[in-house]
Amino acid sequence: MNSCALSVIAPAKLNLFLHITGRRDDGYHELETLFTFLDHGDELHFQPRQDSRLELAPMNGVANEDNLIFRAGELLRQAYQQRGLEVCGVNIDIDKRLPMGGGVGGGSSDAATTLLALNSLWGNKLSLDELAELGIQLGADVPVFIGGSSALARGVGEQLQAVDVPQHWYLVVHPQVHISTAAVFGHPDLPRDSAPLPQQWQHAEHRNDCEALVKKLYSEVEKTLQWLLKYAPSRMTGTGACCFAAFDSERAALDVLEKLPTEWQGFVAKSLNQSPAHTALGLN
Ligand SMILES: C[C@](O)(CO)[C@H](O)COP(=O)(O)OP(=O)(O)OC[C@H]1O[C@@H](n2ccc(N)nc2=O)[C@H](O)[C@@H]1O
Ligand SMILES: Nc1ncnc2c1ncn2[C@@H]1O[C@H](COP(=O)(O)OP(=O)(O)OP(=O)(O)O)[C@@H](O)[C@H]1O
Repeated sequence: MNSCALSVIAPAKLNLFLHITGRRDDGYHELETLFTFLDHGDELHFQPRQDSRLELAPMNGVANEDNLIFRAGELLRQAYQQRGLEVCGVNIDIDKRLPMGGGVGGGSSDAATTLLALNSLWGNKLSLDELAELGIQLGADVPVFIGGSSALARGVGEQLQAVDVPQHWYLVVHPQVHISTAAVFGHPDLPRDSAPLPQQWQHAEHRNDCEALVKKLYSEVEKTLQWLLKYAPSRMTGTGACCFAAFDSERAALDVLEKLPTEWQGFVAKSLNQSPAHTALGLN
């Protein structure tokens, strides 16, 4: 193993609330959403090469050229080249653990971890703000993973205010349906007129404005939430399909996981106010 090799977690995120306050002319939605990270995620391995190639091990379900990991790597390489900086090639491998299209931000987190890790391997020539500017080209959720702190996000998700949120143990359940973010945001019945948060937003009602529509379109999501709500306060994350329930202890969350109907998948994880990717790369 090369001594410069890196293994870095790409953590899941939860949207503790997600309010839609408007729609821009380009179709993107104005959001107010509270992000936190989980100590559970994909694991990416970066191994420098002798040549200048970026090689990504194949991942089930996504062609390599469409993979956000590969696209993030290419984007960063171009940014380095535009500055006249030479970079080494890298082999990238992934242990994919997060459900795809699950609302826990797996693709965005993979992209952000790739930007952070390659930047580190290539000498940290770009600032976190510059990485976030590259990241927003790949997805609205990438900047929060670059910022690395729990945050209240506005705009389409790129205007970030770091905040500490109370930590819990979460049971995250994936009802095994794949939901397209674009289809939910494009649906005519999606409510888009939530009032902006008050100054004291911590005490405002917390809800996910996509939840009612997604429950109507996907009965498995409705069933999942009904089941979780028997045990703890529960909500959907992002545009679904994952739903999460908050517990005060790992034991309490694991007790409910043990009762999970076999047709669904779930995991228990602790929330983190700092991304484990930042901790691994010494960016905190
Ligand atoms: C719903 C959230 O997960 C909340 O964290 C994100 O806002 C979605 O972030 P993401 O998956 O990185 O989204 P992108 O890949 O940028 O966009 C997917 C699609 O969702 C829609 N989209 C996304 C974000 C946003 N603020 N408004 C939108 O309307 C757009 O139609 C876009 O084509
Ligand atoms: N490395 C990757 N991991 C997961 N999905 C990827 C990746 N690269 C590209 N994709 C594509 O992105 C789509 C959305 O994936 P992702 O798992 O990020 O959804 P999500 O958790 O719903 O995201 P969000 O909460 O940000 O909307 C996938 O269906 C897949 O086609």
